[in-house]
Amino acid sequence: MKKLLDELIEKNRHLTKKGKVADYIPALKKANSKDLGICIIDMKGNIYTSGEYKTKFTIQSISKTLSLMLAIMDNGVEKVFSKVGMEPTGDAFNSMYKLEMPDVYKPLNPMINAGAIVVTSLIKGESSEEKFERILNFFRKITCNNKLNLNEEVYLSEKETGNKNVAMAYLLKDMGILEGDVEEILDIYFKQCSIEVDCIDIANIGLFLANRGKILKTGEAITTDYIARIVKTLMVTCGMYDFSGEFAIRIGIPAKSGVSGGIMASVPHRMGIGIYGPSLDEKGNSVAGYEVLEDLSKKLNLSIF
Ligand SMILES: NC(=O)CC[C@H](N)C(=O)O
Repeated sequence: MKKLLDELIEKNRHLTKKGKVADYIPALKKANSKDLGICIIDMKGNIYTSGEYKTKFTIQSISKTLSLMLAIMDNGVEKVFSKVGMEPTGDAFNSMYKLEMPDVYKPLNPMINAGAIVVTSLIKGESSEEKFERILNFFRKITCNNKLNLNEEVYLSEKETGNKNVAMAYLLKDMGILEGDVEEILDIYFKQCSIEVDCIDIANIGLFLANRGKILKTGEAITTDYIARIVKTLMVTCGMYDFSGEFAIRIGIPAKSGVSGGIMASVPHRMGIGIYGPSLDEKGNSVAGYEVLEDLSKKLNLSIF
């Protein structure tokens, strides 16, 4: 396996030149566009790595999978999905377009920013500090990494420049979907996106989902099989933004990407995969990371379809 990963990283590294590092959050510009790394953890707990798998990056949209689990555990499936839908949008992750359409009275799914902001607003806690603490502890548990922490620079950078998310959140408040203090909710959302991880951490998230909501090492059930299934299903239909349909055909693995270049993938009953490559295509997915995953899926026959 190690040899295969080394080969795939070398084969696809030149593709990093094709894309561009995200710059709408200024602190993300600092990433090295040539980086490409991978980690796979199988159901026996074997860890295989290659390339820049140790490089730290912020979790960004991959966090939407974990916050959704926590919000459902706090409120139940019914309450959460009364405020956010289950349907793909076919629009960009930060689009507000459909929120203004007739008959649309809630964000279409939890993997777009509008939906994720609503999900974060549902996470329980006495204060905003406690809410974020709960999120951070939940992420630490699932990644099996107690050292996970906030990247303060990225958080402040997004807080300063995240005007579109601010606009979206106020619109959601006006629609009666978002309850509570908008600025406080956004602050928690920006922090949640700025938790720093590496490929091993996100492979552990994929493994946790592949293992149906249980920590592989300890057997501890953190969430239910049903909730893990909801998340994996939304990853298939909406996880790669408006590229999810083609992704499902070409790769066929539940996956979630983030603008800092991470892709977290979960092959049910088989493995968790974490990929990092900050050079992005026009949809906001890791350009070389995507190709690595496609090659891997073909070589190991990973498509679930
Ligand atoms: N696609 C992403 O990773 C987006 C997350 C980012 N924090 C944002 O809200 O814009």
